[in-house]
Parts: sequence; C-alpha cells; structure tokens
Amino acid sequence: MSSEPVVEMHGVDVVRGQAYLLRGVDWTVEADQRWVVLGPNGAGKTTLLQLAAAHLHPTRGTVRLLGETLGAVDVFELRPRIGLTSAALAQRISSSERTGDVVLSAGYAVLGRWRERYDVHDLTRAAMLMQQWGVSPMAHRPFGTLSEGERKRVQIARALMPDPELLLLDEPGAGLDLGGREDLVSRLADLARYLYAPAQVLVTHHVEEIPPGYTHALLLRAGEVVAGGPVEQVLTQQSLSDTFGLALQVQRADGRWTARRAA
Ligand SMILES: Nc1ncnc2c1ncn2[C@@H]1O[C@H](COP(=O)(O)OP(=O)(O)OP(=O)(O)O)[C@@H](O)[C@H]1O
Repeated sequence: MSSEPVVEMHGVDVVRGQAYLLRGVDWTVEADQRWVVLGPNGAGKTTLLQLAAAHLHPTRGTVRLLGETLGAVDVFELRPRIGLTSAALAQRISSSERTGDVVLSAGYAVLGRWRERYDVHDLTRAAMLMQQWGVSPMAHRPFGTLSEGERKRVQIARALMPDPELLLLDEPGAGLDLGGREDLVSRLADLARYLYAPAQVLVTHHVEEIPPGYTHALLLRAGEVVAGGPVEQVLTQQSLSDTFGLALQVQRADGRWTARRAA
C-alpha cells in the first residue's frame, strides 16, 4: 500500500445548474484512518462518496485517489481498488442471483455470474468473507430472499472481495432494526481495528451508528465542510448542533455516541 493519502481533495466544487452540491471541500484520508461522514439530508454526503469512488468528477478543484488524479487516470483501473456499498448499487443486484455469487463475482467487477472461471483463491476468499460477515448459511439462497440486515452484510462482503485499499459505505445502517444495527456496528468495529483492513469511510445520519475504533469525522452541511478531523475534536455538541441545525446534547460512552435534542 502506498504511503500517499488514500483520498485527497482540494478546493472541490460539484455544481449542477445553479446548485452547489459540494463547495470548497478540502479533505484528506490516510490509509490507517477510519472516517465517518455525518450531515443532514441533502448535505452532499453521497456526492462526496461518489467522488471518492471515482464515479464522479469534480466541477472545480482536484481529487486524488490512491495516488492518482481524477481526470488523468483511467477510472476503470482505479475502481477495482475501491470497495463501495450504496443503496443504488444494491438495487442493481438481481433478486434471483445466488448470494454466494453476489460476493464471488465482485472479483471480476460484474453483477451476475456469467461464465467467469473462478480460481481456488477467489472461492476461498469469498467463503472467508461470507463467514466473517455472517452470511455463509445463505450462500445458496437467492439474494432477494435475504433480510435487509443480511443483504447489507452481503454487500460489504462483496465490496471487500477484491481486497480494496479504500472501503466506502454509504448508509449501511439504513433500514436495519435495532438488532441488525448493533450487529453491523460490532462487525464494522472489528474491521476498523483490523490492522490490514482498508481505509474506511462510512456515511450516516446517526451518531449511534459510528463504530468504536472510527478515528475521524467529517461534518457536512449544504455542501460545505463544517468540521473535519479526529472524532474527539470534531464530534462536539456545538459542531453537531451547527451541522444538523438544532441544539443537540451529545454523549459518548464505551466508544459509542448518542445524540438527542437539548432540553
Ligand atoms: N443532478 C443534480 N442536480 C441538482 N441537484 C442535485 C443533483 N444531484 C443531487 N442534487 C442535490 O444535491 C444535494 C446533495 O445530494 P446528496 O445526495 O449528495 O446528499 P446527501 O447528504 O447524501 O443526502 P441524503 O442524506 O438525503 O442521502 C441534494 O440537495 C440533492 O437534491
């Protein structure tokens, strides 16, 4: 893995018509960091992740990913080095696809297994990841028969399949019940602690979904960075209240965060 930052953004604007989806974003992610990106609906979180996934180019400014500059690199070579999970990607998975194949086919950046030849290394890695993410028993079932929590875990296993240098998780906790969320947070905390895991960026609306071990936070509001840096410096009552536009009471206990409207 290179010692260069995994993500480097300088003066990034993303503009559509008159609207600034992102404005003046500066952001650096190092290989050993785990970032949470927080902000209200429409803050620009998904747009930021699309840039980090090499799925979007900035209107202005520079984006460097894994040492390569967007606009000066073949994104099809870059994308396999980056794991991404998002609701939009999940919708593209056929509900009749065998769950094991959803994970396995990621090594070839295809959705739907189609006459690829998988070697023993691929099969072993897929089996190991499905075991790690608790979805081995569903390997032979169609993806569409899985619960929301199981689907989320299959998507993460798929994103990890090509051994990416950067893992981007767009709202992995959305739609999960309390047990599902807690299970996901524990597994993500394990991944965060694992020395050889990729750099991680998790987008969420809820501080309760921040896994212990996440090191940094970026707060976005209306396309602009409110604050960014180590979690203990950034996730303050003041900065979270500013980000979400309401007075919040924020607490941290045993590595977990909670927030509620201030009395
Ligand atoms: N093509 C577009 N043209 C104009 N505005 C757009 C376009 N795409 C997105 N937007 C707007 O840009 C803003 C940022 O969108 P984005 O999806 O990045 O926000 P988000 O923080 O991920 O929101 P959410 O939490 O609701 O998923 C939103 O207000 C959205 O409506």
